[in-house]
Amino acid sequence: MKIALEQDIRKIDHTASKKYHVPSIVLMENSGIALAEEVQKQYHSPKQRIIIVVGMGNNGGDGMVCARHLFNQGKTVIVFLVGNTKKLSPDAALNYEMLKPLDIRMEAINEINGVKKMGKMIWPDDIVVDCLFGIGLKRDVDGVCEFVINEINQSQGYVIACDIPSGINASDGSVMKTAVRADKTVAICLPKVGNIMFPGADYNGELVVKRIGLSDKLIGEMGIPYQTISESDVRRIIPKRQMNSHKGTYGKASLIAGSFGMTGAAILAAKASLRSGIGLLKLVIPESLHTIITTNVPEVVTVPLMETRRGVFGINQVEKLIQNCKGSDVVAIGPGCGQNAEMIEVVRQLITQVDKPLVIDADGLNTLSKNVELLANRVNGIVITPHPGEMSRLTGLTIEAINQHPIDTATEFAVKWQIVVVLKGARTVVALPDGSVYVNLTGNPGMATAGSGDVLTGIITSLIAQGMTLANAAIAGVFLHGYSGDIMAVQRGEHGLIAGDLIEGITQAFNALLKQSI
Ligand SMILES: NC(=O)C1=CN([C@@H]2O[C@H](COP(=O)(O)OP(=O)(O)OC[C@H]3O[C@@H](n4cnc5c(N)ncnc54)[C@H](O)[C@@H]3O)[C@@H](O)[C@H]2O)[C@@H](O)CC1
Ligand SMILES: [K+]
Repeated sequence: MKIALEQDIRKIDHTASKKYHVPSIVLMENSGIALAEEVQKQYHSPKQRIIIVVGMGNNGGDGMVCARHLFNQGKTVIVFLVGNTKKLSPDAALNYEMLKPLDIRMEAINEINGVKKMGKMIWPDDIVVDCLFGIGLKRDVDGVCEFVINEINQSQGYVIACDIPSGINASDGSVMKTAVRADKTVAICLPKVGNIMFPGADYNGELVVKRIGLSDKLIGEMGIPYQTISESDVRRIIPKRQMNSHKGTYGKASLIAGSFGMTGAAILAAKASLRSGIGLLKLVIPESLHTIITTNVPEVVTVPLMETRRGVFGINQVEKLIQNCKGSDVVAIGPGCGQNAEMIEVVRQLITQVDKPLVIDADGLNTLSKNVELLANRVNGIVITPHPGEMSRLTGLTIEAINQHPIDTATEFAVKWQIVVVLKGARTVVALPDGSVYVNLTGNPGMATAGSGDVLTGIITSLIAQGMTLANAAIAGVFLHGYSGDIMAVQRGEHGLIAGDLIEGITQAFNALLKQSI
């Protein structure tokens, strides 16, 4: 599903009225009715009152429409108007006029005492509808509005936010000083980036999206670049097995991984790759790891290369290593490789000389960050899979800045270097060279554990080997990785989840996805 920035919604509204002849007041009516429908679902007894807190913009206007409809259904509705009604937006002002002749109780809140009065009037069974701010929030919340939000949060009522919890920045998910913690959020037309990305996503409660009568055609014309990764899309694009096939059908990869002390990273990535369906995996490793690797993953073909005293590839092995990669459909480098001088040369040659898709992770990225300009001379497509720390080394940005703007960070890098960027996090972002972005919703905090990234590298590499485009492999890979984590978290609990479990989960994730397509 597409996810919108404030500017996308403004463009939708403009196009709806100018090209499709849908007046904004109609959209507000539809929004308010959609909101009322969701309020209705929480309404179980005539004892419940519906407290609607409205601001002076169109979010408040939606709230007033909602108030009118619920009142007309015979429900007890109290509207709190926060701000000066002379400053109501034109559509909200019209709805205010429609409310006035009705006998709805309306209270103006202009100072702190009014806020306290509101707080006392919310009873535990009540439904509180938050229509203070939507996508139009422009600066940190302060003064009376800050008190109103805090009072809503302290109430025991069931809180439903209109469009986005008030106080959350719709375009990036940041908290503008304080924000409503909702039990349910009714996103109008499309979910906003602030509904999907953290910390905003934590404030939604249940997220419901209502389309307010705008056509797919109109939304499709907007060229909205951001979207979530849907299960149905992944089901459609993942490689299917064919009866008449052999191991060559499912591709060959070279995985350069492991060093003394980091054997596990190579094993995890290799197993994940095999469990994701690859035909043949060559594991390029320092030779002392050979026995332990073949004992743990007998299914791989190993390419043991002479190593230095520190247990990493020797510089005289680089040529052999590069030659070995040339016969594969895809080359992955990084898990547990170490960051020595030899690796710098391996990464340089892979990027500039090997005409095969590349997946670069972990130490491959740490090495690349010493000379990012290499990407300008790449000879084939590249997927990078950094976590915020690795992204910080690649871009020079702070981890904090990256966490605040993961979509922007990933997109700028993807567009600048024309590569696929998989920026890992609680919401992993896949940014493509054309500026489009896919946000993954699967996964859980149990996956924040060592080795989890190695598994993702293995999955993506395997999918590319099986013929998927780099973009689709990255999109499907992050989805399957998170889905596997979700399946295994049920079995092991989030605390008990370890990276090896994710490999077990891949099988179940594929099965669950494919079964549903029958
Ligand atoms: N296509 C859509 O998605 C539609 C959206 N509508 C609604 O319209 C909303 C957007 O309406 P608006 O653009 O009027 O914006 P909002 O209603 O979100 O807020 C704007 C108002 O808040 C004030 N304001 C902003 N930041 C403030 C702060 N920090 N402290 C105090 N006051 C502040 C502004 O001065 C203005 O009065 C959406 O969120 C949605 O609820 C619908 O009415 C129509 C269709
Ligand atoms: K709101």
